[in-house]
Amino acid sequence: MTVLATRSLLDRLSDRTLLRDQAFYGGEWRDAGNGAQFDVTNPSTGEVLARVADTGLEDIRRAIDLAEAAQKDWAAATGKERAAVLRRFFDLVMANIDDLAVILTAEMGKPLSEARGEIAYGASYLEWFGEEAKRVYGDTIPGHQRDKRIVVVKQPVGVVAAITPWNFPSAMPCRKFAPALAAGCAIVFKPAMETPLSALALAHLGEQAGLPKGVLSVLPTSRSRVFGDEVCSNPIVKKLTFTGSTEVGRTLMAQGAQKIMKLSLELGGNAPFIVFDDADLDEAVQGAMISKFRNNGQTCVCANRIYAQAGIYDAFIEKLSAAVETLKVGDGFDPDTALGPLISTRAKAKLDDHIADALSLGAEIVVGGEGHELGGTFVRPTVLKGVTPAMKVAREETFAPLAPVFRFETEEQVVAMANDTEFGLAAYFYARDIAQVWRVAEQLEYGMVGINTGLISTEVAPFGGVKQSGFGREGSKYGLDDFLSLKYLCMGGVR
Ligand SMILES: NC(=O)c1ccc[n+]([C@@H]2O[C@H](COP(=O)([O-])OP(=O)(O)OC[C@H]3O[C@@H](n4cnc5c(N)ncnc54)[C@H](O)[C@@H]3O)[C@@H](O)[C@H]2O)c1
Ligand SMILES: O=C[C@H](O)CS(=O)(=O)O
Repeated sequence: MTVLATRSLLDRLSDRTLLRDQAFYGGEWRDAGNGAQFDVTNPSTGEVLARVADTGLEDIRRAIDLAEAAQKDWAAATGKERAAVLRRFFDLVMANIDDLAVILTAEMGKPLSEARGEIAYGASYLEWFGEEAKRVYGDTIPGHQRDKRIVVVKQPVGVVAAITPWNFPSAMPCRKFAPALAAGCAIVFKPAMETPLSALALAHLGEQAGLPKGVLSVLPTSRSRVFGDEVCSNPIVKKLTFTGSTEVGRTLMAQGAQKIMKLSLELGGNAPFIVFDDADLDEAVQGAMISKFRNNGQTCVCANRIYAQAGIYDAFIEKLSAAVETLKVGDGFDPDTALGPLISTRAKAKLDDHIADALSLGAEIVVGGEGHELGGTFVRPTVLKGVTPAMKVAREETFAPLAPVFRFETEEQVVAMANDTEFGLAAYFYARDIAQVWRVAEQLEYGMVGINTGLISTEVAPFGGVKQSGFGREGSKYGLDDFLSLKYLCMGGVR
């Protein structure tokens, strides 16, 4: 198989077989049924990296049928057998981390060092659920009558569909592949059309790891609605796990309601980041930098609103701005780059709109502002002061390197402001009074709370939100539950 890809990408790879341009389903690499393809472009340079199979309804239905056939035998394997395959999958991803990072940076734009970090983070879910696969425990329950014996068993839900966004092209797929495969499900997966190459490379390594044919399918497509419509209506698909915007999650939830489909939704965020007067300011600035500017502000758990208490407001803004000014914007392959390009002109337009709106309502730019001399979708990391709840940055997920800093006076006031959103994914605060730490942590209406840290994502903890940030949890000992069904066995006549 020869992949038509740009020299700039091919020349950076040690193992070019990782670069795949066909869909993967039924254990085979296939062109789209109608031969269609779509371009994958480098957001930093605009160059076309590769043309990949643009799968349609025929491919999706075939993949689902083949997944159903494969899933039964995969479920019949022991947890230990599945664990061994996932361990090999993990080992292969880590052994190919350099090439996988090159592919990721090329198609998404994040700096190479950050791409390596993402590859390792995604692989950690393969490692984790390779271990959890051996621990799908049930229960025995004392009978309610003398002749009754009660057992509870857990069984895989069956064929699972999965959809992920462009911002973590490797970690998000791994975060869904791993628990589904560990539980004994088969998974039919659609990557974001902006970044399919990383997922296709993972499929190649999963095949090498020994995943049985049909258990994992990766279907790139420019027609995401066709995929969504099919998986929400096809009775073979028993569950959909979706990561993306709240708007799309809401659409899919409504579509799946027709067949009462099991769902996991990892949706949008609007994270508050609160700094109290007694916080260690240097620690708080360090936390704000990682929370706000990781992935160029394009993560669902990025600080979206920063609240600094009146006593430290000016000092915090001064320290934060000094740190922001050290961030270099540029191509992800430049080793000095801290912030790559935004993924699209649409993303840049939203950032510019949020800055313009804030300025029109009285905010001031401390550092940064609209545009960047590199042009394209490169933008300047920006800090705003004098921000108020009337501004769009208070209500909408910016998803870019914009740090709006609100001033607050009291704990009651800032908790109320922090909770004043329909989102509930992640929140952060820096404080040292232990009573205040407990009060604030218990009052924040979020699925995850970082306390004196700006980086909370790990495979060992339950990742997920409340309110309109979705439901279900990924990672941790809870992560398998979303791919299992409980079955209660009641045995009578035992005399
Ligand atoms: N909670 C989390 O874990 C998490 C992680 C990453 C990103 N996100 C969220 O994702 C959003 C950014 O990603 P995005 O802009 O790609 O989101 P998006 O919702 O536009 O797209 C996400 C995925 O859904 C697909 N999609 C879009 N419309 C669809 C439809 N009608 N049917 C089926 N699939 C459809 C897209 O092709 C993509 O693969 C942000 O809101 C961010 O907060 C959440
Ligand atoms: O966009 C949010 C993802 O979940 C990435 S991470 O888990 O926060 O690294």
